[in-house]
Amino acid sequence: MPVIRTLSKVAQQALLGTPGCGCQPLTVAVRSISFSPRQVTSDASFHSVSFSETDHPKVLITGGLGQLGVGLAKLLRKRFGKNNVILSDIRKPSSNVYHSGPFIYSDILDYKNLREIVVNNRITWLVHYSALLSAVGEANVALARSVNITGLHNILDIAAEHGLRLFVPSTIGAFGPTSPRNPTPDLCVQRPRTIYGVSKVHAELMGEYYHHRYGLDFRCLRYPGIISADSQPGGGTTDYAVQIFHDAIKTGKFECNLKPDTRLPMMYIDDCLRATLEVMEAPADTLSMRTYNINAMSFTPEELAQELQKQMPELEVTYDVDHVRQAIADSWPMNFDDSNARKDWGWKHDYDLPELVQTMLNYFGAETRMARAN
Ligand SMILES: NC(=O)C1=CN([C@@H]2O[C@H](COP(=O)(O)OP(=O)(O)OC[C@H]3O[C@@H](n4cnc5c(N)ncnc54)[C@H](O)[C@@H]3O)[C@@H](O)[C@H]2O)C=CC1
Ligand SMILES: CC(=O)[C@H](N)C(=O)O
Repeated sequence: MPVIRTLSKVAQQALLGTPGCGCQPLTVAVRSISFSPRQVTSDASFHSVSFSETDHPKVLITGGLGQLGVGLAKLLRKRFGKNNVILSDIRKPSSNVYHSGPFIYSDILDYKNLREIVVNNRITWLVHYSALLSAVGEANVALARSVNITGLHNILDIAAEHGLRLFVPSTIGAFGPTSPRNPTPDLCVQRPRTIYGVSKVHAELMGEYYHHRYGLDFRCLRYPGIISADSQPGGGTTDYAVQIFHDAIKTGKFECNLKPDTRLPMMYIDDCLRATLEVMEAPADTLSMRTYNINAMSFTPEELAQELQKQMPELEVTYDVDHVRQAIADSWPMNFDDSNARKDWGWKHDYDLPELVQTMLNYFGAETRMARAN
């Protein structure tokens, strides 16, 4: 009985247009009636900002000081203007990042603070990057559960209340040992064995539920392991594929924590960030799903080392397997089927393994030359 009373009260409020994001017409079928899933206080005077009100989206990136956020901010600022993209995190930004555009403190576990930021800055797009990744998540399950699950609930509610377009990345880690691994399609068994994977499946399902239930414009890509030159990975299983470049350049040696034949899907950061912008800009009617696999290449540590050795024949690679990371990698996809992303919104990667290695080495070569010149 109390459930029925609550539901009818909420539906009534939605029809009267009192709380909620106001982003949907009120005379629509029950499935797409839009209302806030979390009660809002009567003094909150926000309303959703539709794109007709503004030339560009106003974007907030959470967890923006990790491996991916700064690069994404750079790309989005180029497209939408510097002041239309706000980076946020709980860490202190470097002076470089601080002076490159708006930065704000935001702890995603603080719901009121998040709401204040969204309201005061008239945010229309939210890119939710805060998370604990696979290896650090296993080392601190309670914190990973809190940030990756409780934090996501705050983000979903804020986005639904304010009619935001919401991007949440998922990962190859959202699959597990009982998923088909070669290749892994979009829709199949997902029984991951890490708190990271479990939290990402939860995010995919909750986002899709909010989309169907409240009309939330939820968009999600399952990223492969991402490789970048100018930002450090945050504690994942695929980190070796970044570290090998740093160690190769610095010492000519690399000790890999995965077995030489561990095959995983990978992507260069520029492809990942471009895919994110493309799916956010894709017309809603091109999206037959709300969660897509994206892919570029798959390789093993041995194959990556061999590609590097074509240009650095003196590079020595040894193996000292980390059993936690190896068990995780052995449960993840080896090849990712991203045919739906290619078909629906035209996804196409630019970087294969040889281009990736060349681009990374060019970056480090230029950096070394600059350091020598200074
Ligand atoms: N980098 C990769 O290879 C992949 C990343 N992803 C996803 O992309 C997103 C971004 O990844 P990365 O930048 O690599 O992660 P990262 O681990 O480098 O950065 C995550 C950021 O979240 C912040 N954070 C932690 N707790 C927070 C809190 N309570 N409030 C606000 N921020 C908090 C951290 O300070 C950190 O700067 C994550 O959701 C990750 O799961 C998915 C697949 C692959
Ligand atoms: C693939 C990912 O999600 C991340 N890089 C990790 O290894 O945890």
